Amino acid sequence: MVEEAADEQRKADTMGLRRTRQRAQDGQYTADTHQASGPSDLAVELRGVRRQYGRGGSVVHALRGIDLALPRSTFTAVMGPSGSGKSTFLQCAAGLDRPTEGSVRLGGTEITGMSENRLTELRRTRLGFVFQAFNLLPSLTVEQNVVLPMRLAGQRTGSARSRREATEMLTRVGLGDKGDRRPGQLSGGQQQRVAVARALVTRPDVIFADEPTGALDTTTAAEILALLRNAVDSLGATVVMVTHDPAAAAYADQVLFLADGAIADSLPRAGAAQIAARMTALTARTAPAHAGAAA
Ligand SMILES: Nc1ncnc2c1ncn2[C@@H]1O[C@H](COP(=O)(O)OP(=O)(O)OP(=O)(O)O)[C@@H](O)[C@H]1O
Repeated sequence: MVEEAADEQRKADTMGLRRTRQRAQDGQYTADTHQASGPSDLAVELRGVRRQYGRGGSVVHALRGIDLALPRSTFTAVMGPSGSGKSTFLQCAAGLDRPTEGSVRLGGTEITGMSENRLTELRRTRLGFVFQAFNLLPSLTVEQNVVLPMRLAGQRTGSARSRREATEMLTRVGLGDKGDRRPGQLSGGQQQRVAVARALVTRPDVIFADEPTGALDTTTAAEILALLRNAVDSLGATVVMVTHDPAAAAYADQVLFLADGAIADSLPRAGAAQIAARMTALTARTAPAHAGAAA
């Protein structure tokens, strides 16, 4: 049962990160990496990360050399035009894909070259994921969904401690009284709250969020973003979030803008209008020449 759930969860996580994001974004970004006082302060560190697909004439350079150091307890948004490398970045940073070159460290642990088994264990115990499609297991109750990462990490599901921590996280996201429900009995916003509680419950080194508000209305989206912001501010969580929505990125401490597989720009904490303006400028700079000619 645990292994089945583990397999199902792993598939769901991988699918979530490989989801087809709406290819309708425009924008431009600024990027500015925080300075940390030492390696142990870093939750995420990428050095010279390149990822190419294919070979020879048909090679695609999805990431062209990403250098990044994100301190713990920070909230980073990643934006960029369609095809700029956001999904590839998230997959490489979260250990779901292997860079062609370069190194990735998570919570001070070098994951480059790690075996699949160790990577899986690291993802279960030290990373949290929040996806656009929630990715909850429909056959489990809300509480069981939240407990699952602890169970997969080896803790006994029924243990009083696991249940207490799950209840604490559900209360934190405003669903303390919904532990016995099934995901299908909750609204989309409530399901995403469960996903946030599940991502937080193991107190991971990093939470990777991929368009976490893409399926939600504006008000519900704001509530989810406030939860993520609060997790950073009050629990010391580290969040890396891919989004196409400048209003979502405005919750972050910094916005990194990808273009053509590289960090083209960054912006320290900014309002949605300023972020949208950067995206627009970036898109104008990187748009194919024929797009302008056709306009
Ligand atoms: N499996 C693959 N094989 C070949 N090329 C790929 C593969 N995955 C991604 N690419 C290419 O790598 C580049 C970056 O893709 P990626 O999906 O990371 O961009 P993205 O910014 O997430 O795009 P979107 O916002 O449209 O989802 C694109 O040119 C894409 O076509």
